[in-house]
Amino acid sequence: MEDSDEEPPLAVEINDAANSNQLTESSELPPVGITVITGYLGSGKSTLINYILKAQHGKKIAVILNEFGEELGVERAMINEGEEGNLVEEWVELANGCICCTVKHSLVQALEQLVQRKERLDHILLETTGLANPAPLASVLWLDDQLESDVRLDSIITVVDAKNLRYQLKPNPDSSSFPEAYLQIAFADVIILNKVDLISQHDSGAVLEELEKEIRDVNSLANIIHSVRCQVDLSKILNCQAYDPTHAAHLEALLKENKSLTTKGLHDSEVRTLCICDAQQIDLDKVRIWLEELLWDKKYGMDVYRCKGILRVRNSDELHTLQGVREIYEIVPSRKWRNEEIQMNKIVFIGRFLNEEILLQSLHTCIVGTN
Ligand SMILES: Nc1nc2c(ncn2[C@@H]2O[C@H](COP(=O)(O)OP(=O)(O)OP(=O)(O)O)[C@@H](O)[C@H]2O)c(=O)[nH]1
Repeated sequence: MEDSDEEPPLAVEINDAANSNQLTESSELPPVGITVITGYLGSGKSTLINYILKAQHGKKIAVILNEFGEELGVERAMINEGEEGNLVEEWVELANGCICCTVKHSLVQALEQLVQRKERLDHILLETTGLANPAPLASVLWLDDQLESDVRLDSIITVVDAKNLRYQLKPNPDSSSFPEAYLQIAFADVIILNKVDLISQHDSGAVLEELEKEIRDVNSLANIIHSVRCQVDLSKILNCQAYDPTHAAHLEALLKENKSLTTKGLHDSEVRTLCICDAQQIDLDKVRIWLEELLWDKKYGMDVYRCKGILRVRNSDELHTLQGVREIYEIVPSRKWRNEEIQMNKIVFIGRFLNEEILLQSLHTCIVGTN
């Protein structure tokens, strides 16, 4: 894609395992993981970053603090110097503009520059201050042709303020805009429910349960972690490999674990999670057509932010995984079905205007033998 492009990137379909394997085969070292950190104003993003930088994990971690949309053309990158814990500042140059066009190229370049430093980094954190919607960033970092080998999206972490979440999810009566907190929750792989110390002690259990339910109604797939001052177990937030198709065990576990997938009480226009299941074999070509109609053409008027699933594909003894972020999706054979397993299709959608009946009916057009 050219620098001057003003249009959002075209939807790209990547449908074979070979493509994703190229990333690691072409370079000797595995790509450096990037964690995108989002969250409402004051939720605790900087607190999390400071905690990660100062913790004694012995890893060399770079942080890019990015004020998307700001006039400034340079951004501060802070890098900790491993065990000594000193922080070093570097500047990476980023063009001004919208992430889906001009910034995209320079962000990719900045990341590659960082990764090519003499001393190898173990991880990169990207704080998206000022960016309400992490989706375009996810698309750039996840399956982008420019980002050939050196970095890969590890996960999106959303920090949520337990005390104020309720207010942040309420529509603003003076504005027709959609509360951005919804989008940040919808696109998260991990949600840190921070500031739990500010919930009154005597009913904190019930309040936290209710908050978790509200989060799960929007996004049933994310892992929710409670915290005070973002002091979390780093093994739960770094190296999650949330977008790695070969990391299917993670996806399968998520699918199994989902308890509250029927959010029937919610209004269609609200962001929610919905799951459809069907045991019949499906035709992969038809599934691609179905998904493209759904995600690209918006044939059924649904606004799908994310989809994840496992598929039972015709003429294959392998479980296939599906991942989608907005218009981009990937279907990859993951592993052989086990003898004791019930083979089935199970797809989770997160988005607005989702209709379970239409999703299920339209999925039926992909079943082997239907026209
Ligand atoms: N009581 C309490 N305060 C917290 C906790 N976590 C963070 N804070 C405080 O909340 C305030 C905001 O935290 P930050 O980490 O700056 O939040 P942020 O999301 O980076 O803020 P912006 O960059 O303004 O969006 C700071 O004063 C923190 O010290 C917590 O768990 N409990």
